[in-house]
Amino acid sequence: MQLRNLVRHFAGRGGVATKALDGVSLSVAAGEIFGIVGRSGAGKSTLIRCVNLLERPTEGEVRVLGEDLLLLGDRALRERRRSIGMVFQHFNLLSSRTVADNVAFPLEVAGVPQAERKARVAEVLGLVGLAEKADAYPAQLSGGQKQRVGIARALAPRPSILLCDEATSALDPETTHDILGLIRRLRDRLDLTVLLITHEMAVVKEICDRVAVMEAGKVLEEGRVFDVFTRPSHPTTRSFIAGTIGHSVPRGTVARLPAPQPGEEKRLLQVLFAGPNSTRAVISEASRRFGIDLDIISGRIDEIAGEPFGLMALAAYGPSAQLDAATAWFQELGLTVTPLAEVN
Ligand SMILES: Nc1ncnc2c1ncn2[C@@H]1O[C@H](COP(=O)(O)OP(=O)(O)OP(=O)(O)O)[C@@H](O)[C@H]1O
Repeated sequence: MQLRNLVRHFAGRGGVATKALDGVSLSVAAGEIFGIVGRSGAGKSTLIRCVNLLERPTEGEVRVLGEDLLLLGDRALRERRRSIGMVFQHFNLLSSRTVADNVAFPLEVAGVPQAERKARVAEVLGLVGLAEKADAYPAQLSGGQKQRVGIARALAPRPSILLCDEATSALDPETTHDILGLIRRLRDRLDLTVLLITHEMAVVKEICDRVAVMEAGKVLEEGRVFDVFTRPSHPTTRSFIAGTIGHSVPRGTVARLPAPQPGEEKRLLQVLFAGPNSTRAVISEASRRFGIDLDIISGRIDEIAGEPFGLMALAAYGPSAQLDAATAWFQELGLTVTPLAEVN
């Protein structure tokens, strides 16, 4: 799936247009789970709605399976849309229909014969683990079960792409975990390409292969989730991931740190490392090389997509030029150094 230079303007008050999308280009590989993350108003919903043309971009190309959807006529577009399923934050189930009839709905619209519909509904309800709820009504289900129905309905027409619009934002953390696990298993089993939007980095960390960070209608940065988390290049990304993997050092600990000597400075830093560098060795070497003191306040190891990384909070004491030189050296070694104040 390729999105090229998508622009979407909305007419605003007094003739001032809102640029919900301001030149977004993204390429999502077949079979990958691609996350789009950003704060409220960043343009995420507009972007995902442009992929199935629920929203028509003002400019740009939406290429799905090699075709630009914007060039298709109504009939061809209706058919192509069947290869794109969508899952919504608030499930959008019809309350007067049973679970099975909700799942059958897109098949009815597509004119699939009844016997075939029935078989397909049973099959997808089995895939999402809800076979025994076929005759229940949405009001009788938990939030997680409702979202399973939403996923089954999206999968009923055998799409190759699944769009998830804040699919877990209305769910508690445990149910979120279950639904994300289900989406991942379905991707593996059905070879789906998944594009999901979320305002939660924790969701990206748990399930995505790659991620794009959006702000004010633009993509700030994109890359493999591990790389974006461990080497974020934009301040917005850094503040986003801080809440997910960042350090919170108790105020008391910080208050008890000794004052710097005259002519020296005290800096509180977060150092994030990925890959082969052993931080302890790097830290003692930096002390020797630059003649500074580095105290480890806290440290931990975490994992993203199965890859480990380490996070350490340091108090650094020394002349400011030496502290700058040590920070530059850490960065040369591929460590990410952020003032602790920015991540706390
Ligand atoms: N139909 C519309 N008419 C006018 N302005 C709109 C419309 N839809 C979106 N916008 C504006 O476009 C910008 C991007 O909105 P969008 O909903 O895509 O952001 P978002 O990142 O999905 O945020 P949220 O998570 O709050 O939905 C916002 O400034 C919004 O007010």
